[in-house]
Amino acid sequence: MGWVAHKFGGSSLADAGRIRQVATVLGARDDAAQVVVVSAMAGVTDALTRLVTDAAAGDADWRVQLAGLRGRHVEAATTLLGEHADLGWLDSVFADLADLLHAQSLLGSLSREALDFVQGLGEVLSAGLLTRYLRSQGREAARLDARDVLVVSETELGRVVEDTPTRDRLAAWRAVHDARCVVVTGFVCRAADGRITTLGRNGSDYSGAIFADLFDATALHIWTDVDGVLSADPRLVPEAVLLDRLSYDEACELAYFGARVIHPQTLAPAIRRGMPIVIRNTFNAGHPGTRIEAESSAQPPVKGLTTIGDLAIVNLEGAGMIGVPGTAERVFGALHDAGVSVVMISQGSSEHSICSVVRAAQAGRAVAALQHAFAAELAAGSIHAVTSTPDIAVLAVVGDGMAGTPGIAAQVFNSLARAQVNIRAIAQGASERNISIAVAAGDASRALRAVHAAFFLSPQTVSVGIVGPGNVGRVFLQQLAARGEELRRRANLDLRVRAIANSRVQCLHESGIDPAAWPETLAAATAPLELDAFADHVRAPHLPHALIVDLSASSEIAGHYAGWLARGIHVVTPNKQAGSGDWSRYQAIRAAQAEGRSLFRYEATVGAGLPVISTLRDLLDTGDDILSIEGILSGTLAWLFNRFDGSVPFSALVREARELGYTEPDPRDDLSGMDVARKLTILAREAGWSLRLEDVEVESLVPEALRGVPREDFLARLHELDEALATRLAGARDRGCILRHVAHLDAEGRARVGIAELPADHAFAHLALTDNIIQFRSRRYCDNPLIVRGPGAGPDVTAAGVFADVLRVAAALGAQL
Ligand SMILES: NC(=O)C1=CN([C@@H]2O[C@H](COP(=O)(O)OP(=O)(O)OC[C@H]3O[C@@H](n4cnc5c(N)ncnc54)[C@H](OP(=O)(O)O)[C@@H]3O)[C@@H](O)[C@H]2O)C=CC1
Ligand SMILES: N[C@@H](CC=O)C(=O)O
Repeated sequence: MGWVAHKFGGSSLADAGRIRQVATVLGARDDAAQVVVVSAMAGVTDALTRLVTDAAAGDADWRVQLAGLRGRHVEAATTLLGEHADLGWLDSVFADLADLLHAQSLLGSLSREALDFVQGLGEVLSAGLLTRYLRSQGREAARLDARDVLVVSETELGRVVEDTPTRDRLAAWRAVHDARCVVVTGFVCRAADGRITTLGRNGSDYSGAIFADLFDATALHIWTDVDGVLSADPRLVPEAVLLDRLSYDEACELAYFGARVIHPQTLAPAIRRGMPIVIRNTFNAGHPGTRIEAESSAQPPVKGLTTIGDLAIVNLEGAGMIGVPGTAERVFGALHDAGVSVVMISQGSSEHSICSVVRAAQAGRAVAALQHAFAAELAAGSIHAVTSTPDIAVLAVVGDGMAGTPGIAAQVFNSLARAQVNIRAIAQGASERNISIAVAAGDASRALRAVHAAFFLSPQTVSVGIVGPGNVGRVFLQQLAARGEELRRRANLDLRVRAIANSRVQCLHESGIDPAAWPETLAAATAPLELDAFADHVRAPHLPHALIVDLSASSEIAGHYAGWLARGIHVVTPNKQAGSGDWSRYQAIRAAQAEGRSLFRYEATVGAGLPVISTLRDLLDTGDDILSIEGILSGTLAWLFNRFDGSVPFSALVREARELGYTEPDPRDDLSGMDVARKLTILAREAGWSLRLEDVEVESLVPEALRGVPREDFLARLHELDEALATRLAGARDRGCILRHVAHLDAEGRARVGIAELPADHAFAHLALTDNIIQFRSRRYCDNPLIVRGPGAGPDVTAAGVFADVLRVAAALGAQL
């Protein structure tokens, strides 16, 4: 008869309803004989530990706790077996327990034997409940108390099975029990000297593997409350994916580093026999779960990631170690003698330092042990320091497919660099199955997410903050809403809007604001705009990348770019203030970019969605020299002069341009020529010339009297522009010319912006609507300039220019667009 082993954890046996579900799961699989190992009902082991500790400490409350525990089991039993069921077996367990607790309270001390005995009673009770329930359902089930058969001895590596006495006892038991379903108490066992004891933490899984081995089972199913093993802790990486297969080695590596898989010790009996282990969900029993066996698939090369925290780096450093045999032995000997467990080791081939990662609580002991062991070298100066760095976490990247595959480490380290995670120490064994990386504890979640995304286990998540959902911002958010799902699906990119602010309020959201529903979200916001809090929120430590998209025209906001960039927050903007403003601020932004290794993109500041800055960059990057830049750089002014034929007053056209979203928030920025002067300054600086805004010669269309008045007053008095412009138009026409607003910049530093009278056949005379035209004359393009032309204003094209910049940033961060 073939056996299959099943092990059910405490959450699967938490109450009568769940025990019924366990019986259903077993009933659906009774084509093989079943050895069923059970944990205590959820929380019972902890409750028993508290109970016996309190009793021994003389806490009179233990009787109340005992009654509560009994009540919980009686309730489950009567629900499962009926009001009139015989509960003598349960009464007897609780009567013995009460006697033992009473004795402990009289003695006033807690013996190891008493603790072990009491801690294991939860399994005795749950096995009793399940066996009786199965029998009540007509199943032929026998209860095997592991304390009667399983004999273990204590070793440095934990408790190991004493094979011969265990098999002899089991054979004797099986000789008188012939059931197709054997329910076994997990966790409990007997020491070689006959004492009742337990297998220690995670003991029930270990019991599962031991009894699977003893019954020669073909597989061990570990039933829990999740569908299987995930690629990372879902509390840290909500997008963690379920793994369908893992090798024993992968499972061991993940388990060691704290993943909720199974304890490595648990695997030992299964590995020895090559028995598959399947992690499955009792409450979703149809799901196949995660299968752990000798071989796994090589794809994906990285299966899972885990982090382990509360660590410290202990470093021993000095020239005296170089080439001296036995130094490592002395280091690890000293740590061993001090009882310090080493989580990770790293030593460079220069042998100048040996770095160990240890539990934070043991760091002081480790430093003292090394100082003692190397006291002579420290005194002589051949070792100059033993140091400890607290607040360390280790990220483990695990996968069999990493072995022999070039580029995996590069991808890991690239993704960490892009997420601005500094690496403190690295270790990779020759098995190439695990790359362990020590990082600052505060960076651990970000590191985990960045690497998880880099291997396409989850999307590349960018935490996005939006400042200024005005004309352009509104459309940008619409475009984002329309493309978001496709970007997630096709490019594994999650542009997650987590903050939106206008000039008055801000809305910060942990899991993300729906870009299609932001107006309602922002309308409900009451928190005043506080830019530091805004940036702190966007730069979430658990998300790999942060980006602020500034869609305002505010100089104040631009004043924050340097700080944001230095903190590793990428910035994308159509706002011209930073690129054309104060020179020292501009330089600070450039320096901050380098410092934070962050990206600053502002293509939409010139020509809206047109590729103006990127064209200029391409010319320069390929070694060309710019001689001059000339053109029409204002969509608003292009549109106004294309339309202005005298039939409609100029002021009416300005109002229309404003309604169409072409103008700056204050149209005087366009009419004064300052908007174009800013664009010219941006281009000059991009070309490497240190032009300042005040160096640009600007002709303004705004009469002196309207320059300083509030915006609303200016708009009310727009008609005051009309007469001068009508006169100007008439004069140009008399001379057979047209009016255009033209900008000119050359390598000699001449920069001019203003109205030009051009012959009717001039290239600039044949533009339509908001068309910008930019002519680059360079060493290569000297006879015939390189021309970029197209619509240069309007929310749609500008938002698209901003969006394209956002995607360029995402691509630089590793998104596969
Ligand atoms: N329109 C176009 O064709 C083009 C525009 N641009 C640039 O795009 C940017 C946006 O233009 P547009 O959408 O037309 O402007 P809008 O005036 O329509 O929107 C500006 C937004 O910025 C917000 N804002 C202003 N000041 C601040 C502040 N100090 N702090 C926070 N938020 C602030 C506003 O909030 P509130 O509503 O509370 O005032 C509003 O949400 C400008 O820099 C412009 O130069 C670039 C190329 C083309
Ligand atoms: N107001 C600007 C908008 C783009 O920068 C223009 O009209 O060009």
